[in-house]
Amino acid sequence: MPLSSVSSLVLRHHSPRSLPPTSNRPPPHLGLLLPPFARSRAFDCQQLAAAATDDMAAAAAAAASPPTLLEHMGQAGGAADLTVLVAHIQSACKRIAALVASPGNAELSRAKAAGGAGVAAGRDAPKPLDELSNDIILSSLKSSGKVAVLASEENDLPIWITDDGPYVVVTDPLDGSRNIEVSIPTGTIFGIYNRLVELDHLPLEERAQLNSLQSGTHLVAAGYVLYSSATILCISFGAGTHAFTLDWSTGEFILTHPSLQIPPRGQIYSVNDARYFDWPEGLRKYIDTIRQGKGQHPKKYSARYVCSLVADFHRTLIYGGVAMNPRDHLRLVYEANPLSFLAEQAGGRGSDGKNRILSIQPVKLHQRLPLFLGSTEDMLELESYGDVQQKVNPGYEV
Ligand SMILES: O=P(O)(O)OC[C@H]1O[C@](O)(COP(=O)(O)O)[C@@H](O)[C@@H]1O
Repeated sequence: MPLSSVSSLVLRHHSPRSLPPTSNRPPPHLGLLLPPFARSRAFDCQQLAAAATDDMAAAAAAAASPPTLLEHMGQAGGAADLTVLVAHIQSACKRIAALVASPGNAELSRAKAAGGAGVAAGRDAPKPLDELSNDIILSSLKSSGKVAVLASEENDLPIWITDDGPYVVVTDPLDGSRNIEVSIPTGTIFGIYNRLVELDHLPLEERAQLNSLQSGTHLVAAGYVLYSSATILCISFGAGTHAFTLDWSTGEFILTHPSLQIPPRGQIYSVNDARYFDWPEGLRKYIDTIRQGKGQHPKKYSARYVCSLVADFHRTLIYGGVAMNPRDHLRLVYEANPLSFLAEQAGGRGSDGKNRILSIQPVKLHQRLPLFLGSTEDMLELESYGDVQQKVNPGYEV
């Protein structure tokens, strides 16, 4: 079938959002015209059509298109089990992306979750969207068949899924959910460890806890998904940090930021500075100094604070600088470890103001700590002020 007939057939059944101009590119990839999740079929069609019309340019363009997340894992020789697991995580996150963008969720975000009344000490009361996102991830991990245990910020205890699952997943299913009502970006954070087979003889509850309390140095992979103007999945398997952008017309995460490197120094600091008067002297001095351009970098820094960890971290990864929450608020297992792993794999640092995050042995599942992430030179300068952890934590209303 000639290429023109394939295109018009597809167009008749699916009218895509308007595509960006393609003046200096070959005709749009046929995959962009097909319904979600059908990119591989589009790829086959394009190959057939190109062969039929002997259109070598189209075939070359198809071969040169950036890989999807799963293609990237295949090219990198990723373990088959891990690829299956990541495929399930990405499909859960596509559902969460649709959920946070759906009408009616502003109202949902104001409501209290059904199970919210009885949350254990140290955990915040979840919102319905937190619980829905948690359910989506749990059911996806169950159906992957690859996960022994899931530890989620939304559950008091880890959930044992299957005895022979090779992996342990830790997650904050929907970080920043307090922002949903005003459509500010949110995110999912996850970390993947190997199941510790040497603990298989222990009682289930103990086994689940100990598997979930592995130190960040043992992460096999970690990532986040940012739900913003673009939906971006950023992941590291321990060999660089790579980000993939969701192409809504095909349902595929496409490699858009290979081998991300945090600039060694940025010019942005990110913190809730309404807390200035609760900060220790060292942190106040550091921020005062860089604001005035009197630090090691002779430029005045700018402030940016979304108050949504994934968004603040994503910006820091790309522009550099430091993103911090100096009080005991963010969680070591679900947030600090995965994001520090990504930061280090991109050439940056993650610390609690004194110690490397990945080297801290978690002792409690919902353990909180101060978190500083960012460019190596900025982080070293910050840490040189010594006294940067906020000990006063009165509990803020907003
Ligand atoms: O109130 P603070 O100290 O500015 O904390 C804001 C931080 O809390 C978070 O909302 C996470 O807290 P929750 O997990 O309780 O939602 C982050 O997204 C954000 O970076």
